[in-house]
Amino acid sequence: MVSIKLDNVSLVYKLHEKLTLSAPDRRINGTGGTIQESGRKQFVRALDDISFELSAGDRLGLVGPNGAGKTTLLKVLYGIYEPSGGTVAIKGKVDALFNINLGFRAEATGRRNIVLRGLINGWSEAEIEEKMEDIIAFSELGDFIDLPFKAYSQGMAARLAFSVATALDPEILLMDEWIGAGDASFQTKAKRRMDELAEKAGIIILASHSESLLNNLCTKLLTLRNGRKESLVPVLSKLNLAITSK
Ligand SMILES: Nc1ncnc2c1ncn2[C@@H]1O[C@H](COP(=O)(O)OP(=O)(O)OP(=O)(O)O)[C@@H](O)[C@H]1O
Repeated sequence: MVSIKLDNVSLVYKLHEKLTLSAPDRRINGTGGTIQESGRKQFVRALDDISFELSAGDRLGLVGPNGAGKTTLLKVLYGIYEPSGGTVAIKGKVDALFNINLGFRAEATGRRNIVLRGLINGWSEAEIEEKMEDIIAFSELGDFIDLPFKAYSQGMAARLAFSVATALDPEILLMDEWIGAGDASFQTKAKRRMDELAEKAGIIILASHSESLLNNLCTKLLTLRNGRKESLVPVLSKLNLAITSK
C-alpha cells in the first residue's frame, strides 16, 4: 500500500558566495523562504516544519506564492534533496514530471522519445511496444508523433510528457506547474486519467498557481507560504456540487 508521511521537515539551501545583505532589522519580509545567517554562512530556509500524511487515492495540490517552497517540497519527495531536518517516509515507487522538456531529446521524434523515456523509466522493450499506440492515441498528436520534439508547442510537449508518465500506472506521481500548458480538453482527459490512477491506489502531488485547476484535479490542497504550511484542507468543490444539486 502506498503512503507518504512527513514529520517536521525542513530544507535549508546553503549559499556558497558570501553576500552583502541588509541588516536583519531592515530586511523586508517578502515572497520566498527565509534568509538566515550563522557566523560567516548564509542560508535560505525554503521549507520549515512541514508535516502531513497521504495515503492511497489522495491527490494533493500544492499552492502558494512564488518562492513558497512548492518545487523544493517536490524535490525532497523525489529524493533530489535530503531534508535538513525532520523525516520523510515513503512507501511506493515515486515518478516525477518536473519539467516538460526534461528527458526529451529535441531532435528525436515523439515516437522515438516515447521509447527513450520508457527505457529511462526501466520499462522493457516489450512493455514499450505494448503501450506505444495507447500513448500516442492519448496524446492526440496524430501525425506530429513522427515530427521532432523541437517542433512541438509547449502544450503538445505537455500532452506527450503526461501520456508517457501516466502510461504505466505510477504508484506515486509528482508533477510541477506544467500541466496548465495543456488545453481545456486535454485537462479534462488528464483529470480522468488521474482519477483512474488514484483509484488504482496511487498518490498524486501536483503544484500549480491555478487554484481552479487544483480544485478540479485534487482531493486536498496544501497551501505553503514562506516555506511554512499555512493550511491543508480537503477540496470541497465536489461536495458543494453535491449539496447544491439536491
Ligand atoms: N538552489 C537554491 N539556492 C538557494 N535558494 C534557493 C534555491 N532554490 C530555491 N531557493 C529558494 O527556496 C525558496 C523556495 O523556492 P521554490 O522554488 O521551492 O518555490 P516555489 O514555491 O516552487 O516558487 P514558484 O511558484 O516561483 O515556482 C525560494 O526562496 C528560493 O529563493
